[in-house]
Amino acid sequence: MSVEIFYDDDADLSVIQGRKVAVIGYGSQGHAHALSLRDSGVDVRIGLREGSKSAAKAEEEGLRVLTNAEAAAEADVIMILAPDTAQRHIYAQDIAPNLKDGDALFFGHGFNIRYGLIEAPSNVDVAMVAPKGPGHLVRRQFVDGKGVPALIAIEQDATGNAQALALAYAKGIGGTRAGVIKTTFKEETETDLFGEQAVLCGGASALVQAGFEVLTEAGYAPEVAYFECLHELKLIVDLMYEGGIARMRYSISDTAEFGDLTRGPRVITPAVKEEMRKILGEIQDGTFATEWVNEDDAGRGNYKKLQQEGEQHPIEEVGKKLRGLMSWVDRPITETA
Ligand SMILES: NC(=O)C1=CN([C@@H]2O[C@H](COP(=O)(O)OP(=O)(O)OC[C@H]3O[C@@H](n4cnc5c(N)ncnc54)[C@H](OP(=O)(O)O)[C@@H]3O)[C@@H](O)[C@H]2O)C=CC1
Ligand SMILES: CC[C@](O)(C(C)=O)C(=O)O
Ligand SMILES: [Mg+2]
Ligand SMILES: [Mg+2]
Repeated sequence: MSVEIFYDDDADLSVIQGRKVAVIGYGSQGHAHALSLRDSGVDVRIGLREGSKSAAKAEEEGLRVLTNAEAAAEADVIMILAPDTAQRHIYAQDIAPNLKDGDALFFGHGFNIRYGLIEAPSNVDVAMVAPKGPGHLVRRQFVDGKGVPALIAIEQDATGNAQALALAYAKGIGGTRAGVIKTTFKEETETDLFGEQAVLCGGASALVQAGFEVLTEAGYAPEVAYFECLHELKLIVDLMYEGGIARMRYSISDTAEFGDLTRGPRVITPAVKEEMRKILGEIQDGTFATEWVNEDDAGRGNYKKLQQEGEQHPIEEVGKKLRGLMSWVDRPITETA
């Protein structure tokens, strides 16, 4: 099955320049979309809850901040970029009462639509523009004249114009510079959750921590273990990013490559792959979504406990010390939002 990929020439920026866009939320993705759309000549306003601590940051950038309801009422394209667990409440309270015929409801991730937490009326477009990267890099790449690849999906095409609008929006945030793939809300949601849980965030963090623990428990210096298991990972992944696993293997020593080929499969065993399949199953049958929504409703006790344990892992302390000596590495995440 081949996918459709769109680039700059396939998208008409004037389609989104002719609309009034509300970006709800000004966090990782929200600030990136809002600032890049504004720089692309789009009429943008920010929707935030009363007393929001993000309001000052958006206003510092010259953006107009309204309440969620005011922004939704004023705009005809409403992009919801608040946390996934907050979206259904924002939608019910502030957006649904302000939706007009022909409006467009946009998402940066399909969670709420895929799991039926938001059900939009049939007279509005429902679409997704989902960058395949963290918001701060989406903005940084845009400013550097580059882009982060993105997925678009159309759940509901009330106007017949939803795809052109989604592509124009993706162009406005730099997505079509890198390539935009058309998918569905189902595919985006399930693959995104799987990727972040099993490979990109969950898998990689657990792999790094386990490697660090094995080395330090065996008596090696935490500083050496940090460089080996975390710092150098970026350099290795950069080579994969540039030219795939083959390019990385070309660049490393043959000793490393022989160890990679013979030992890698002993770390990622068939049992690990089986666990990955279970994780995918929990995403597909809604078990993960229910667990996450319930965790949020219950005040996030377990989430906060696990978060704290992660922050207290010994690799964080040694990493903080070492990154403090490498001024070019320690970029504060608050640099733009
Ligand atoms: N993080 C990422 O890079 C990626 C995220 N996505 C998706 O993008 C969406 C946004 O995620 P992300 O950028 O991480 O979100 P963040 O957690 O960074 O969003 C925080 C922002 O949302 C605001 N917010 C929180 N609650 C509300 C509310 N009730 N009403 C209005 N604003 C609110 C916060 O304001 P306040 O100051 O008031 O707390 C803050 O401005 C999600 O669907 C996510 O899955 C997709 C791709 C990557
Ligand atoms: C990998 C995590 C992510 O899916 C992302 C940055 O794309 C997210 O939800 O933040
Ligand atoms: Mg993602
Ligand atoms: Mg995600």
